[in-house]
Amino acid sequence: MFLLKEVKYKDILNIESLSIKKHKTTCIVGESGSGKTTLLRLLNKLISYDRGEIFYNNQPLSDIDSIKLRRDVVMLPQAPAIFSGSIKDNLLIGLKFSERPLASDNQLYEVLKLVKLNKELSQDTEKLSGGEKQRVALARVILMNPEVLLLDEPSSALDEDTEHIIIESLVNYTKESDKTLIMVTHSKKVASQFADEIIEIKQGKIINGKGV
Ligand SMILES: Nc1ncnc2c1ncn2[C@@H]1O[C@H](COP(=O)(O)OP(=O)(O)OP(=O)(O)O)[C@@H](O)[C@H]1O
Repeated sequence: MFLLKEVKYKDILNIESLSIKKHKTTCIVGESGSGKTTLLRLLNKLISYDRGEIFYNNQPLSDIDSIKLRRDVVMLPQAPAIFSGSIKDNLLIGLKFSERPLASDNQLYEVLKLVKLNKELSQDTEKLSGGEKQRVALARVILMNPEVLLLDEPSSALDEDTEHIIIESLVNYTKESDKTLIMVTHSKKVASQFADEIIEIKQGKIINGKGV
């Protein structure tokens, strides 16, 4: 799915070779500041590498239009924006921005079920907890139905039990729908339990990974 060859980004990332497989769950782990978010941003073409090449389905990213790529590859940032308004407004905003067809209320409730958020669509987001907001943002990305989900610490605001339930649900969903999940996580436990592949980054270099 993704293949990286001698990719260098500033002094932050230096990757000789890395492959990330289609239809698998890949977890990226490593200490704070090691370059995990930077790697996700490169894969989504939010930033451009200085040297080397990244291939997406055998095509160099430099040849793929960013907007087109981001229809297939959607990133959930570490601190996603939640807007004032209802849960429904917040779920639909991703679809509106990317000019995708809007979803029915039933579809919206389905995706809330997937992230285990038992709330009314009409509820104001200002009254949600940090972990609940994080799940609204996750639901928003899932609703966009991309081929590849790039998730940056999607469960950082959750307690361990809730984290486990939601990641399990997410991994099952991506497997059932033949999607590719690439997820940065602080939790080695989550990585060892759910990942098909683990990539470990240290000071911008891949030091260990079944994905290498
Ligand atoms: N645009 C930028 N310009 C310069 N330095 C940057 C830029 N973005 C990130 N950095 C630096 O690059 C390094 C890697 O950052 P990155 O956000 O990828 O780390 P991370 O592994 O995701 O960290 P964390 O787990 O804390 O989120 C850090 O030292 C950071 O300060």
